[in-house]
Amino acid sequence: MSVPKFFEYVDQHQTDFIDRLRKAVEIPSVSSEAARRPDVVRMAEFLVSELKNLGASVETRDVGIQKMHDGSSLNLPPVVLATYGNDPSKKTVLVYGHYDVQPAMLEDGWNTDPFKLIEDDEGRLLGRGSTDDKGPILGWLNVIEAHKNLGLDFPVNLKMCFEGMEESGSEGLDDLILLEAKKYFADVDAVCISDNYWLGTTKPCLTYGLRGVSYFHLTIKGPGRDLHSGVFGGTVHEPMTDLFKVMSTLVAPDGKILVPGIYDKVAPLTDEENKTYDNLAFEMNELHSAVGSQVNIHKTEREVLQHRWRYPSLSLHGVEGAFYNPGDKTVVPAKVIGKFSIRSVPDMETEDITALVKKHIESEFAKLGSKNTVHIECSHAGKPWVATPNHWNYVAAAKAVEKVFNVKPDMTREGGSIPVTLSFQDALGKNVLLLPMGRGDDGAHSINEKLDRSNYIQGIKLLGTYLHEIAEIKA
Ligand SMILES: C[C@H](N)C(=O)N[C@@H](Cc1c[nH]cn1)C(=O)O
Ligand SMILES: [Zn+2]
Ligand SMILES: [Zn+2]
Repeated sequence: MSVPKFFEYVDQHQTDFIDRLRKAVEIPSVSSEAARRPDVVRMAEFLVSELKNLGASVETRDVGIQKMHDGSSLNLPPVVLATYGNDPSKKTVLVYGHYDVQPAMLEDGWNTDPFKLIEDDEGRLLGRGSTDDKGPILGWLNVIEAHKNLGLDFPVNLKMCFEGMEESGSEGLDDLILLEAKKYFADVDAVCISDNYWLGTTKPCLTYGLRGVSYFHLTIKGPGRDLHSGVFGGTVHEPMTDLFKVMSTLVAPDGKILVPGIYDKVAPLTDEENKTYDNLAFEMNELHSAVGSQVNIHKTEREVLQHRWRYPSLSLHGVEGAFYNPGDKTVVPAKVIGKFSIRSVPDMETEDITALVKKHIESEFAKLGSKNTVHIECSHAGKPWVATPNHWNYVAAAKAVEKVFNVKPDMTREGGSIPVTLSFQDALGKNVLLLPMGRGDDGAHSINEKLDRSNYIQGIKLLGTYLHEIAEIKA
């Protein structure tokens, strides 16, 4: 097999691959900010141009319009569909990734400009999107480049689906998947997604489960305009006071969700499932270093992982309309929107979650006796996903991990959400594998997001070797 030449090429072209990542990180493709939408589109154009230069057949799909909360609308960024190779004697692998990123500002506490890729002394490639998910999607392009420039036969037909709205609920993508299930995606044999992380910092893993996510906007309004707290304080119902009171009834400081009925459908932990938590390469100190302090709720690694993977959680994210600048503004905000989300697990249903949250919020608000108004809506929801990891897709990936890292991978689940995973599994009826590139301390969604140079370079080898291992499988 041609793998040694491929490995050599990857090692020798590290600088080119990092330059490709540098160009991508410099495009601030933040899907949640309307003002950044042209940058998200620019990022799609960048991928299209790179893919075309590599010889892939590329098309972009318009997936419609996004209705914004202020009533305006915005074009959704295109989904980039690309194909490399079309040999009926080979397997066809679909890879998915996202080219949008979470917001990032220097003022959030970044040590460097989040939209400039900086390599520090320890070989960390810092920049928004480095690990989530620009490094991994460029990994696939780098695999193509290596094979093309070496004149190596590509082991599979590769189909690529890259979207620009994953961090904002993947709007428009499910419809496209359903539409193309029997057309563009018809000949797909297996799906691979590289968009999550190793458990810790040293051992690679294959991932077979994700939590779902239901994101909520809780709006409380009353006064016709923002008010002077000296003139009106104590004389009007203040939306922020109501909001804090209601939001404080959602979750306890020990992480327990307080919405009645929310745990009713959570699948009980069986002995068999409990055993899957034995011997995983994860230690409390890795959690402490990823968190940046020792504020863990649970004492044991097992409890930490179970609360990350197989129990639901509720997080409070922020308040739109609240005063948050430095200084002492004495305003009474007229309208505030509290944002929170619930990470869901088998066998919770998204419709039940929304109904329970609505009922709870309305009942808690009624207790306040406030003349303000309340409105609660679920802005996006995705279901949890768990696969059985004994399919040849996982076997090929496990062999690839052993070839690149000389170790058997851990089999993990993930606390984050990639709702499209389940959409691909259901619409195509094919096995889906999550094959992470980055480490558990990469700081995705946080400040100083990074991808270690070695994870990027070894990750490229891993993705390429996985495709070669697929070609070897007789199934
Ligand atoms: C795991 C993946 N890389 C990721 O970060 N997913 C996001 C998806 C999401 C859902 N709503 C907003 N973003 C996540 O888990 O938060
Ligand atoms: Zn993300
Ligand atoms: Zn991601």
